[in-house]
Amino acid sequence: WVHNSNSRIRKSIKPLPPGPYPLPIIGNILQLGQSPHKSLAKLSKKYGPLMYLKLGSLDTVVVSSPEMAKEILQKHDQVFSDRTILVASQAHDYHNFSLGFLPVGGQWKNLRKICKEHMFSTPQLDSSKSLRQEKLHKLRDYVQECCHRGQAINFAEAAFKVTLSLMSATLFSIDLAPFDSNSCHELKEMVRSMMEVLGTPNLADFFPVLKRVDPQGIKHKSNICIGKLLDFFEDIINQRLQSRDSSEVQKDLLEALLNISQRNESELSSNQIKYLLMDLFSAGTDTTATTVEWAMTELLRNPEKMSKAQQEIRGVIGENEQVEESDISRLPYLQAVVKEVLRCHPAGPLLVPHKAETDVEIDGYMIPKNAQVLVNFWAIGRDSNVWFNPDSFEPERFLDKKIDYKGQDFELIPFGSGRRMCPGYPLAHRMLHLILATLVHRFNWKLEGGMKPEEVDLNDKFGITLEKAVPLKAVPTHVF
Ligand code: HEM
Repeated sequence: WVHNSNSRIRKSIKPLPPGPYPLPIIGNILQLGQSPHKSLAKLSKKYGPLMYLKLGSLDTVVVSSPEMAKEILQKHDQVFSDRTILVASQAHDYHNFSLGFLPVGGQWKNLRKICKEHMFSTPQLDSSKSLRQEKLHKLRDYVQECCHRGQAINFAEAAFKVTLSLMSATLFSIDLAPFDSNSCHELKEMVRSMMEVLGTPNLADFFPVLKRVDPQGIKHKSNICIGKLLDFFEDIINQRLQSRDSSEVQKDLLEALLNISQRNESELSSNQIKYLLMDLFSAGTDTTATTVEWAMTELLRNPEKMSKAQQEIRGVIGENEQVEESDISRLPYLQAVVKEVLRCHPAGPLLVPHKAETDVEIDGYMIPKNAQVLVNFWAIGRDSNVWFNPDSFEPERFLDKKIDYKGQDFELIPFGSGRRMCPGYPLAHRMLHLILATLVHRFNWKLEGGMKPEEVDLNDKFGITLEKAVPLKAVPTHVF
């Protein structure tokens, strides 16, 4: 069927993808509900894997199958590589500098190239691994101390601290989150509010006339938190510039960026460095920390899977050694756990919105120019046509399959695919395995307050990252 509003009558005779009938003015906004990933998954069961919705005046296409995701992210990659610019992302001109929001052009390509060469290549990551190893020792010591004291660990907090610490060590050799201090609290709040403002559906994005009114105050909040984060990174850059001549040269990302900038300011200005650090930091911390918390949640809900993971690590690493990055390839069960967690609880359930650059025909339907395209990976991960028993946590499903999350297997794309795929996934891969291995290698865990495994809450809270609604807490007990 074809709607009769003007935007729906297009030059082409191809129809728009099927979708729920829109109400006047607001369109389908009310159908998003509190958990858009779930509401959209349900709607796509009725309307199909390519579905059209009208959110206020914003054309939106939702993709919910591996085949359609491949069409959009691989076959027609070029048409769908830009981003829908949200009102929240315009604060402090963020969208004009951000790797995550820039259109695919010279500036974006240059930033991606710099990240690949100076941060996420295997040699670069290998050269900074001792910095991360040191932070993991601190995590182990912290858990050990909680173990002596019989104190429960709040995984949302601990995972955030250790991720922050690993990220700051890799990016600029500073420990922003020592375990014995609360100094990271403010930074955590800044990153979390940034994720919140970018992840909350904003009426001003659906109705451009509301941009000035800012009905939910999102523009105002994003101005504050992006401003604070930019100031924070400016301070870090200035401190480095001051200490650069006097102290030992650090071999981290910041140093590499400053060197590029010194050689050629037009390739990378100090303003761009500030935005890049902020982008990497905010894109990498909450996503990784949330995934760690979900992994521990599933392992504590499924004691036999926890025990399998522990046995593998204890068998391969032994009692006295510390797990290292080079051990990951020898831990197939742990790898399967990470894949299964990313399938069931993807940190970015709808990836990051893409935008159609032109009118384009997909599977016999017309995707209109400027439509926002959401790839509902959460729906793909929970689809019984794609996965056997999709609601059950079974890392074993990956043991005899060659499926990976490197963007080639469209049934498992927690990091996206194609040119806009997450550039940080090689670092995320290392951090996730190492943090989890450190948490379960030497410790057993008891849920706080005598809670039974099956009572652990699995509800999530929608945002740009999918957090756990109720924080997970458990007490470590010693093994060796
Ligand atoms: C579990 C951890 C992580 C998950 C699940 C994740 C997931 C994603 C997803 C789904 C996207 C959007 C892909 C698309 O548009 O199709 C993305 C983009 C991005 N990620 Fe990650 N990510 C993680 C960790 C990281 C880390 C550690 C970093 C950096 C240190 C990072 C930096 C970025 C950046 C800069 C982008 C924007 C890229 C662009 O638009 O060109 N991410 N990530």
